[in-house]
Amino acid sequence: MSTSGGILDALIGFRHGNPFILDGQTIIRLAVAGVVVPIVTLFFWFTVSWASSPLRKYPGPFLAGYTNLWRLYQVRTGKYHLAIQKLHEKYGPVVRIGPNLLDLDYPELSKVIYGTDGKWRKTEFYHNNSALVNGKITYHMFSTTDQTEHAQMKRPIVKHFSLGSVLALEPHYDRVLGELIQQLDTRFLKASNTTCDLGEWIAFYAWDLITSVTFSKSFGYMTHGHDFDTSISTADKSLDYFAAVGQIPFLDFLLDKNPLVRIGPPNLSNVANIAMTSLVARTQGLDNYNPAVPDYLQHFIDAKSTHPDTVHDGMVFGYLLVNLLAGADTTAITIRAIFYYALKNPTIYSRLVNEIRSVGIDKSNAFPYSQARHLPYLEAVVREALRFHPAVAMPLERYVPAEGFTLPSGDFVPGGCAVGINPYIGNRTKAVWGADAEEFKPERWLQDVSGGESDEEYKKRMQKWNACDLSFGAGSRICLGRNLALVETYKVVATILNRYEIELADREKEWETVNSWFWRQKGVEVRLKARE
Ligand code: HEM
Repeated sequence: MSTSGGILDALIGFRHGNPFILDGQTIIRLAVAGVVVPIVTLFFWFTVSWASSPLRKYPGPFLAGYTNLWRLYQVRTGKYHLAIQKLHEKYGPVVRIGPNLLDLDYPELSKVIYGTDGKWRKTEFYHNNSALVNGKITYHMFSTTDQTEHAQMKRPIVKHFSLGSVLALEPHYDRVLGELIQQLDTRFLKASNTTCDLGEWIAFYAWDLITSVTFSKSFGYMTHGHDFDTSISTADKSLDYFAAVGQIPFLDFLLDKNPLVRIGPPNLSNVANIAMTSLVARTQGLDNYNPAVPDYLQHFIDAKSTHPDTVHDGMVFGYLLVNLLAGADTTAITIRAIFYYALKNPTIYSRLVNEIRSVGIDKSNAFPYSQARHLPYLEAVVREALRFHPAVAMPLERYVPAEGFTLPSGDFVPGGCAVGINPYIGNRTKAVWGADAEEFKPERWLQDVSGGESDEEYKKRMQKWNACDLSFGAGSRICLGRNLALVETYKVVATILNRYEIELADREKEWETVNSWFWRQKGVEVRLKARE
């Protein structure tokens, strides 16, 4: 009897006179048909795609050439960047990490791959960062891969992220910094023996700050002293989903966008609700908005009038969500890295503190950005933290344009293949950053006067490094919020170090990190003392 005959028999069960009872042999046949056949077909399909792929000649783990499951697994370990770094040490600057994806350790190619012409399109990796609205998948500015749609979304609001516009929001920053100081004083100075999880407080500060500049009111994490509405932990889980499912984009249609039953990721409904409630309250004039100090909600609403053809309520909502989800954790990661590495290294810590204290700002006040911005060592520490611990530590995937591309090695990559530079990998390339690239060393960002570096040489080195540093991405899809983040970072580091003496509760203890697109950290436990 043929297999198909067996299946038919099994389905209608006539051999037993009972349509619902299957014998052992039939079950085996069903298993063969239902499990083995698809596996063999998939294996055959993978082998044909592997053998015919134009990327076949590039080195990498054998399994990665077959299936994206390899990189999905690496992402789930939380140590993805380390696995890829090892592969580059073994194979050189080009490693095949997926059937159609090359990871490149050529930071000098940033200007080409991440150009301003938008010819290198984002891949579908980004697509699951989207929502179903009235049954239609809608993307926002970060996740759209369509460059025309992206330009339409960006044009109406980009000017509000310039440094000048961000500085108009400084009163919001100062208010949130005032609350941070007050909470740290009350909770950790007065109760003198209590250690402070500074890493956690930086997250509370960053979330309260982004909600303040967006809605003119904090969510209230600092007031509560914990993640009271679980938005922070839910955002982490939703990034775990984004990073993993992005490796095999069609999984999103089985999970989050499943038309029958939605399986994941964790719902961001509390963040979405707050965005929606605030939007409605503002349009009805029910919140306490003070037009003298603008905020992003108002800028986004105004964009509907200035760009009525492109900006609608759904887009305003998308702008708000991106502000919250891209703006808080990234900045917290950077600030945490600054404190951790400075506190681990007494020489860096005292040089930084001395520079900040020398300005003579009253320690009860928030540090003005205009003063903090002109402290060269603070700038060096900020830049080194961004280089050494980039908030995004996975490849920024792009499609090679139709005409293809020749790598510095002379190898050709045809159009339609995907490539990416991972900021973690590119920011530690010894050929660019020097033999000590694996050290946290802020001095590298200063002019090496004692080593005889001339003004001209220093300028050239900085130009090269600026072009290679991918911490904020580059080109047409460069981070929109970088000015917002830098003002926040300079101000909080200067304010805190101006006011407190800080030491790690346990100098030997290492923090824990997890890489899930955002490379987040846990555990910067400190003791705080008021400065005399
Ligand atoms: C230190 C803090 C931050 C870091 C390190 C950072 C890093 C990045 C990186 C690497 C990208 C490029 C992603 C890619 O090309 O795949 C990006 C994009 C983006 N970031 Fe940030 N970010 C930070 C803060 C912020 C803030 C505060 C906001 C907004 C409030 C923001 C909003 C965005 C948006 C909207 C994009 C997408 C831009 C586009 O595609 O046009 N980021 N960010």
